[in-house]
Amino acid sequence: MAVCTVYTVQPLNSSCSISSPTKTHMGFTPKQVFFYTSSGGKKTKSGRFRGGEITCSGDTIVIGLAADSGCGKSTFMRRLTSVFGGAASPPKGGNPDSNTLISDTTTVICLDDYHSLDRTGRKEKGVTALDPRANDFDLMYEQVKALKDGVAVEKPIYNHVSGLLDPPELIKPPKILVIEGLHPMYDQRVRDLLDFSIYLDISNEVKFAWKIQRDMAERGHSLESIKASIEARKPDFDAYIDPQKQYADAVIEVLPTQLIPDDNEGKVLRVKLIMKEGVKYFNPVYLFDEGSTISWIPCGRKLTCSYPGIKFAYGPDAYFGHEVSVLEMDGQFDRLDELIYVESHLSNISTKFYGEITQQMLKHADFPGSNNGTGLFQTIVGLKIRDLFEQIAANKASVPLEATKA
Ligand SMILES: Nc1ncnc2c1ncn2[C@@H]1O[C@H](COP(=O)(O)OP(=O)(O)OP(=O)(O)O)[C@@H](O)[C@H]1O
Ligand SMILES: O=C(CO)[C@H](O)[C@H](O)COP(=O)(O)O
Repeated sequence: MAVCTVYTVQPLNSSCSISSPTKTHMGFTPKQVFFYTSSGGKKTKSGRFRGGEITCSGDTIVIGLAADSGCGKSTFMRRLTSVFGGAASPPKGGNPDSNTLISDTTTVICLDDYHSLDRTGRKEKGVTALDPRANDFDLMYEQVKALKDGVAVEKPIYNHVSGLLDPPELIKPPKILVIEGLHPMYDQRVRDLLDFSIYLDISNEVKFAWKIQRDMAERGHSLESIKASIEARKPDFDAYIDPQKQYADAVIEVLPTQLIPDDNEGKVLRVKLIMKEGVKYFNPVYLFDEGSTISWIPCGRKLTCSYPGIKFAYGPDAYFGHEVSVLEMDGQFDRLDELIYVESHLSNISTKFYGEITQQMLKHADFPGSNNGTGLFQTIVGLKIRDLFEQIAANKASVPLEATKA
């Protein structure tokens, strides 16, 4: 049997349970002591505690956000962290090229940091960053699990400027850990750690329009090089990234509008929020009447709409064999303050006060997608994640109380 040693004392963000009544250790209550057994140089988090088995689990909830590069993950993250308040910034005094964003409640880590091959390595082996062979899923699993269990980790950094793997940075367990990137749901072990998962599903036409807007207008790339880069990624995207959407609890699907016949500009968007039924702590949003099939054109006296207008739809559906509810918005808002009219017809939105969605959207009116369903649904998913976090926290807090009562 392995010898147990007290490795660290961590009074915060951990809850430990002991299989049989036992004494406290050095004045610390069981909740304050982490035990580790040493096996093969790895530390595991269960051991003997003065005659009783002790197991610990952290209070960190883990959210997975999957999407291809340039599909709006950063924008979504900014909306999400804003729902919790406080600004998000990279670890203080750390690597200026860190991909991590830390705020009071959330830590967002980018899964590009688990690239096992750097830019040169990928080139030599002829693999893309989307290929699982270019990523270290064992380390990803170990570190996400450790953070979920309340243990800090030294996470590698993939430097997007140099294309190299930089020395690691310390990540402490936050209240909410978001793992965003290409593969949060690819490896089943990592997937099983997720309390909630989201997939941003951007159709090829829209992805192309956004890429042109960013890489051509803002980064000076040529149209040909953008087309070539999308084409080069496509086989691996189809093989390894896209299939993850079947596991997501919520999918935001972005398509060209149906309001303009044969539109190929990609400016007006049709956006669907696909919400899985039966997910613990998550009640899908609905329009007017839960479970009914609704089509709604809100334009008129209370909502100003210029061409081509706005159309909402809601109803039950099936998605990869799962029962889902789908909320859809096609078109764009002329006046964001009038969004309150739409908000007041939505239910299960997990707001804390009347108009919170409209307030969030107005606060970030300059973010991409603020005038359409992408911004609206990202904001709603942010509020649902806050609600999920609060429910899980309340549930955990009530367990010792129940035990005391018994
Ligand atoms: N909802 C949106 N509406 C219109 N354009 C958008 C939207 N979301 C993102 N974009 C466009 O896509 C670009 C990339 O967005 P963002 O940085 O959020 O994506 P990302 O997935 O984090 O990208 P990367 O992984 O490459 O850093 C933006 O600069 C913008 O041009
Ligand atoms: O798909 C990506 C995720 O964002 C990047 O292409 C991947 O991380 C490689 O990065 P870079 O192009 O900076 O070497």
